[in-house]
Amino acid sequence: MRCASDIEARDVEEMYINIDPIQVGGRLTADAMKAVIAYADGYSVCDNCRSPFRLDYIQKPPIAQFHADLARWLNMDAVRVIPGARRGFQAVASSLVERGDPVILTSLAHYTEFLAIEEAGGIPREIPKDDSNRITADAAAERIEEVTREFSRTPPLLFIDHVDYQYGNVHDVKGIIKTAHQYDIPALVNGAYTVGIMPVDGKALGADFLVGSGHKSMAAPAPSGVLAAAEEYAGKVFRTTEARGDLTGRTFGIKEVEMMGCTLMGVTVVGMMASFPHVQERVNHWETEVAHSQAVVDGLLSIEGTRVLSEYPRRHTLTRIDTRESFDRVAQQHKKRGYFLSNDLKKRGVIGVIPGSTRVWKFNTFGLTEKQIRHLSEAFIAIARENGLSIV
Ligand SMILES: Cc1ncc(COP(=O)(O)O)c(C=O)c1O
Repeated sequence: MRCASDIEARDVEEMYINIDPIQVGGRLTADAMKAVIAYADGYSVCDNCRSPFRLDYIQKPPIAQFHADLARWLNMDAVRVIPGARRGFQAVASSLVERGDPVILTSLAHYTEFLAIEEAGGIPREIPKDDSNRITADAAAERIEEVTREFSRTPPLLFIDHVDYQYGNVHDVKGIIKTAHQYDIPALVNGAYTVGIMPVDGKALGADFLVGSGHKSMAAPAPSGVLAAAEEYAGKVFRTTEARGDLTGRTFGIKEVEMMGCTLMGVTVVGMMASFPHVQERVNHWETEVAHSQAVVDGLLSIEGTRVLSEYPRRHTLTRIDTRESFDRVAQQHKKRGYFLSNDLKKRGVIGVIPGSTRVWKFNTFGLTEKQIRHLSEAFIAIARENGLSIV
C-alpha cells in the first residue's frame, strides 16, 4: 500500500517532464496500474495453477500465452520472466561458468554482470572501448585471443550490452557475437536499454541469451525482467530438478533450478503482461524517439561550450553530455552554485537531472511528446541565455 506522501510525490512527478536517465522506459502504463491493484496479493496468479505446477504453465491469467508471445516477439526459442535483468545474468553465469573460468564482458558493462560472474566463481576480463566509446568486433577478437592465452582455455561466456548505460551508444552486437561464435563462445545480450523501447530481434543478432529489464524498459513494476534463450542453451539454463539422473532422495520434478522453482508472481508478472501490448506497439515508433533525442541534443549543442560525449548523430534516447564549459561555468558564479540548473529546470517543469549535476551528466528523452521535446530544448536554451551563455 502506498502511503499518502508517496502518492503525493507521484502526483507531482506526473505534472513534470521527467528526463531521469534510468526511469523513463519503466514507467507503468495505466493498464499496468490497474492490473497491479487487481493482483496485489502475492499469490493472486496462483489460484489456477494446475498440473504441471509451474508458473509459466498457468493459463488464467494467461501467463503461459504471455511466455509464448514474448518468445515470438523477441525472436528467441524459450523465455522466462525473472526478477530483474541481473537475475538473468546470474542464471546464465551459474549455468555456464565454472570456478576459475575467464568470462568476457566490456569496459561499458553494467556492474551486475560482474556480480553474476563473481558469484559463479568466474574471472571477468573486459574488452576495452575505443576512442569513440564503442565496443568493436575487432577489439572483442583481440581480447578473446589474449584471455584464451592467459588462461589456456576458451571463455565459456561473453556478455555484451546492446546499448550501454554510460553513453547510450548502440554497439555492433551482431559483429561481436559473430566473433564470439568463431571461438565457440556463447553470447548474452544485455538488452536492459533496448528490449521494450526499440525493436530487438534475438536471432538476427545471433544471441544465445537475451536479457531485458521490466522496470527499466518494459513499463513494468520492479523487480521484473525477461531471460530468453536459444534452443541450444534453453535446456541448460532452464534445467529442471528431474533432468539430473544422479540425485537420490527428494526431487521436485519440473521445477527449474535457476528459476528457484517459480518465477515472477502477482503484481510484477501481471504488470508486465498488462503493459505488453503497449510495449509491442511503442517500439514501432523508435525512429521518432531517436529524432526527438537528436533534437534535444542539437538544442544543447547550440549552447556555447556544451559537448556531447555519446555517439553523434544519436541512435538512442539516453545521452551523456559535458557541460563543464557551459552550465558549470555559470554554476561557479551563481548563488545556488551547481544546484541552479536542476532548480531552473524544475521551475520550467523539467525534473530528473540530479541536483548539483552541471558537469558531466546523462538524460533520457524516451516517451516524451513532440511538444514536450520542444519545451525541453527551449528550456535549456532559455536557461543558458538568461545566465549569459551565447547560443551559436
Ligand atoms: C545496463 C544495465 N544492465 C542491467 C541492469 C540491471 O537491471 P535490473 O535492475 O533489471 O536487474 C541495469 C540497471 O540497473 C542497467 O543499466
